Amino acid sequence: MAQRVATSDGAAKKTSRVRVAVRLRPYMGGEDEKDEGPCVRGLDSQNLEIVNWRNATETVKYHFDVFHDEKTTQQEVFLSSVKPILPHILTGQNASVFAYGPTGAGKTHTMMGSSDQPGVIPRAVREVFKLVKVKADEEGWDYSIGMSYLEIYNEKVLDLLSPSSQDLPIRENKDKNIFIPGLTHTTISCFSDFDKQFVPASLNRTTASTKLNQRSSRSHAILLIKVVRTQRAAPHRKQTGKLYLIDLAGSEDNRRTGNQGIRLKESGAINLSLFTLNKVVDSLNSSAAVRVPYRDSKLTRLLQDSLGGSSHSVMITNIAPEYKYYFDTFGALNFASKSKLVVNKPFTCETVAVPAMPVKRARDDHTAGGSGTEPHKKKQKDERKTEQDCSSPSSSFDSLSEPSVMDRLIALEKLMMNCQDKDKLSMLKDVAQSRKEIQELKEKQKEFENKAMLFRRLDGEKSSAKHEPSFKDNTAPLQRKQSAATKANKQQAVVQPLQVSQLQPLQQLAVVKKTSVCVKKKVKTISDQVEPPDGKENLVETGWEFKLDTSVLEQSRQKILHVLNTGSLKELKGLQQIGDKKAKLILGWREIHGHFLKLEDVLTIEGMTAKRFSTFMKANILSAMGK
Ligand SMILES: Nc1ncnc2c1ncn2[C@@H]1O[C@H](COP(=O)(O)OP(=O)(O)OP(=O)(O)O)[C@@H](O)[C@H]1O
Repeated sequence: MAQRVATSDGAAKKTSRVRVAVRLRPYMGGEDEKDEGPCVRGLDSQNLEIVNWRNATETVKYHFDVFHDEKTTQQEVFLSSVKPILPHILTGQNASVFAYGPTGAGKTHTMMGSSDQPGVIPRAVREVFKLVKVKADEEGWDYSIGMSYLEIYNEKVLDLLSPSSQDLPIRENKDKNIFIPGLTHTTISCFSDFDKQFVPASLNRTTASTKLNQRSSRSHAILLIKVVRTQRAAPHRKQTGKLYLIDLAGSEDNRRTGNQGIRLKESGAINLSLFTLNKVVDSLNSSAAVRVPYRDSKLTRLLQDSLGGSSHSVMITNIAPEYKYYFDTFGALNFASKSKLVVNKPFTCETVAVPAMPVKRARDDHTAGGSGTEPHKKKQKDERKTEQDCSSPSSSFDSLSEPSVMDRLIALEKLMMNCQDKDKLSMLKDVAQSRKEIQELKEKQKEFENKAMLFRRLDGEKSSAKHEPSFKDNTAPLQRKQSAATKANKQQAVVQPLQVSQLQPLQQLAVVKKTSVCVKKKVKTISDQVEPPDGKENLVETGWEFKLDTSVLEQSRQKILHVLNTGSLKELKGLQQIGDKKAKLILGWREIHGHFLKLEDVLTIEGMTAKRFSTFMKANILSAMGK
């Protein structure tokens, strides 16, 4: 049960303004350019000025949280602008650092750096490991750290840790958290673990040479570091903090970049998303209640948390001092100025897992005499289970008699007997929440039962329609394969799992009897399973005439369930009847609800009707057995 709880200092509605730092890169006038000197300069650690384009004898002054001049080192930028927000992610809050600015102004240098001058990203990750080590030593929490890495290229979300992946969808869960189903998330146990993943993945990022930057980033890159900490003792609180480290692509004036063709298209996508970012900031600053156009670009949708959301955010605006960048610099400074007015509302993302049978466990622990590791592992396992129970609608099948929820209520009430008044209030809230959950589970259960009934009815109609055994010998499917294959049509692809090399195990294991007479019928019905013509459900059903060995059937069901629960996007798409859209929906479902407890849970996925489910099952059982 994830819930918003008060921020770490106890102020439930504490706000946090976006901190804005500006970093000026060193002057790098090329040999072929006339040396006009810089158009911008720093005044002190917070102020700078830029020549006024309307009147060159005047300057325009700006004030920011921090100004980093051209001599500022990578270490100084990290210490003053980034390090202070990192501890938040160890207490279940989110933090974001993003580098903004024109192309060639030093964003990638600031975020990535080089091996001799590492930037914000490697320094921040190192620091997170350091903080975790200190905390884990002194407190009763277990920590785990994971990473994801993506780029937004031409309005497509691409997984940099799995470069062959396609455009990934962006979703929002019921707690308003943005997430990306199918995005790789890898656990990392130390900095070198991170480095091993990050360095090659960064090379997957799209870069190209433009007139203004030899190695210009053509995409927005977003690195996510997720820290999950779990309390060892009851009530086993679990907090999830996320750190977003974002290297934006630079705004580009295509009269000067010399972009054409594909570079121009990339540039269009970059400028459009940055323009939307501008609109988002304008809307957030507007006193009128206007719609914030987060959904107008992938970038703003993903940054929703960082701007006007729940994050502690730092924006590092990179600017270049040369005159040729004048208008870009001017625009970036104005954007930075208004961004510092944006206010976020960070909160702690926390899950509380109440042990199902605390009294029994206390005795178990005691009798086991275990000091630390074993009981602790057990608690973690229980906690995962409890979370599944309350988050997954499918778990309502398991709670038909509601023992787990009732146990939780009893446990809570027992705990309340022994606790202080102030704790009682929050316990009471938990009880109320649990009662609400029971109600919701009951409603869901009813829904599922209706679906299951419909499904059973369809199955019943189908089986009563058949009397004769399907096959009478073991060779027919091979013959079928030969004869059906010669009549090339799209049905062949459908029956592929039953082709020569795969049929043998199916025949041996699953088919009891078959007749050559039935073979033709079978070819028709199996192919019909994939694309049943409207109103011909009977045809679909008549294909399901195998007499299967129950243990083989069960094995196949388990195989399918395993893929549904652990399969990557690609593996899910490898299932029969699952295309790109369905595979993403499955990943999304898993992200929200956890595991499929039984295959019938698939019925709760959007667009999965009883008929489709029936077809899905048959095609995959045949396929699984064939393999
Ligand atoms: N503070 C700095 N000190 C030294 N060199 C810098 C600094 N900032 C940037 N540079 C250099 O300037 C060049 C352009 O920087 P970088 O590639 O980081 O720009 P960018 O803003 O990421 O550009 P784009 O948006 O096109 O990717 C690089 O050669 C980089 O090494």
